[in-house]
Amino acid sequence: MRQEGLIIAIDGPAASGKGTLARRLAAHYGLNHFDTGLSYRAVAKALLDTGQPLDDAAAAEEAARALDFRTLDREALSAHSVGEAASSVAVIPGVRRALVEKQRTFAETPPGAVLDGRDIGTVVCPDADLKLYVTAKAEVRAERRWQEIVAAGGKADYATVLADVERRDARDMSRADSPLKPADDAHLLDTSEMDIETAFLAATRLIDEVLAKKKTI
Ligand SMILES: Nc1ncnc2c1ncn2[C@@H]1O[C@H](COP(=O)(O)OP(=O)(O)O)[C@@H](O)[C@H]1O
Ligand SMILES: Nc1ccn([C@@H]2O[C@H](COP(=O)(O)OP(=O)(O)O)[C@@H](O)[C@H]2O)c(=O)n1
Repeated sequence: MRQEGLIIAIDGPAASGKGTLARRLAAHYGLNHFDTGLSYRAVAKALLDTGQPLDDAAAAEEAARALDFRTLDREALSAHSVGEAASSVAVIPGVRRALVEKQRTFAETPPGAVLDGRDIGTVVCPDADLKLYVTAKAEVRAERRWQEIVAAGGKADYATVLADVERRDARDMSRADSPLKPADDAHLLDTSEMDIETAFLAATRLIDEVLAKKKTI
């Protein structure tokens, strides 16, 4: 069911399920998908790997400019600690400018795209055809992240994961540049009591309405 030119923006806090939803929607509608969190994670990892501090704005901006989105390796960037580090470099305006420019280019590339992150509906693609703000209670999100870590063979303590998730949300929501918040025209999707399939069906209902309207214009 290819939908040329469609742009879907998905934002939300850590482990809300936005990436899972974005991937499924992209496959369903024949669109490209980009998890913008990976680009912030890659900048953080570049600094960590070279022993540079995460608040070195010049080094972080240089890493962001040098980043080639085609080489992002989800597996290598998936560590919980890299997510934490990513939210530190994400407060640096020069990093955001460099990454947002590349993200917009990705969004505008045919056949259209689903992007997920923290500022897609508010900053990266303010004219997106549909904006979703995916959320869930912090306890539910921490449980999902904890399960993910354990399933991958890692060790984690639920209380620590919950504290990390809450601290990261607070940092993402309070930063001066592009804070995490729902766009005024975003549809809220609380997945606290929804499984992946139910969340997917709720999103497709909204997108199909947009597509039906497009056809009648
Ligand atoms: N609606 C849902 N119900 C239960 N588990 C979910 C749901 N959505 C996602 N998950 C699981 O929660 C974890 C985090 O999901 P993910 O899509 O990576 O979140 P985000 O991209 O928001 O950080 C994954 O293990 C995923 O399989
Ligand atoms: N569009 C985006 C995407 C991520 N980020 C930052 O990058 C961090 C990691 O994002 P992520 O999407 O990989 O994190 P998870 O939700 O998967 O845990 C976030 O906590 C944000 O600080 C951002 O600022 N803007």
